[in-house]
Amino acid sequence: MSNSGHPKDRGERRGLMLVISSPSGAGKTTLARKLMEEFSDIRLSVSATTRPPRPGEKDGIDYHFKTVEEFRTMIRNREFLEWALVFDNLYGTPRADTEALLSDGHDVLFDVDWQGADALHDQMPRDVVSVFILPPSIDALQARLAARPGSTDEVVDRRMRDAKAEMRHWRRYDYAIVNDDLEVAYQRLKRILLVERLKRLRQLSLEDHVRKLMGEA
Ligand SMILES: Nc1ncnc2c1ncn2[C@@H]1O[C@H](COP(=O)(O)OP(=O)(O)OP(=O)(O)O)[C@@H](O)[C@H]1O
Ligand SMILES: Nc1nc2c(ncn2[C@@H]2O[C@H](COP(=O)(O)O)[C@@H](O)[C@H]2O)c(=O)[nH]1
Repeated sequence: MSNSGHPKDRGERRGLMLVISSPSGAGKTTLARKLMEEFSDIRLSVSATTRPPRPGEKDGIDYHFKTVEEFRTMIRNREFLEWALVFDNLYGTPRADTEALLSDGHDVLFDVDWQGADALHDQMPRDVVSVFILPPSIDALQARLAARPGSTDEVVDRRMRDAKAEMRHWRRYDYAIVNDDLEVAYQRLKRILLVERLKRLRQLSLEDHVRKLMGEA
């Protein structure tokens, strides 16, 4: 069932930025997709990348696939809110798309590495809610990476080598979830979204209320 969470949500508040990171293969894309299936008003930030598409990935939907030259031009034109080198490829969050979605009241999901999460938090601390997804075990992480379409031993080895470096940053996040049973992990992520929405709505309505109490409205 599609559900916006709060029927009168959009328009009453600026959207929040739900930033999700994990070691590659821990399941953040899977969890993000589930959230968007249930909450039709959430939008995914579509990053630009210089990595080639995986089987089934579509330009403009999964990523904006760019050449290195095109990506470098976008950096020079300050088109990214943040960008980073991850696994030898460049990835960046488009600035204009994000700002338009947030001011329109959409909550926006960001699937970025720890560098992206740090940069987004530094730039927009009031908007960002960050969640780190941990795998249940190293073996499970490896199996998930290996089972992914288009996966090769080389790609799996590289991502496994970098997994520990990514996991070292988990404490910097507002929340952390172990993605063992997908449904349990999903319910936790959903609760985080609902609580953070409530906090922001409450702040807004109390600000109006206090203004009236003070005779300022
Ligand atoms: N709880 C789970 N149990 C078993 N398999 C899972 C679970 N969550 C995700 N998977 C599977 O693990 C694989 C990796 O998941 P996913 O692509 O979502 O990871 P990711 O963290 O987004 O990786 P990347 O950072 O490389 O994009 C997928 O094949 C997905 O179906
Ligand atoms: N800092 C950023 N990291 C990003 C962005 N988009 C994706 N990512 C991260 O890259 C890795 C690899 O992703 P994959 O799709 O090639 O498996 C993963 O950790 C993503 O979270 C971005 O715009 N900025």
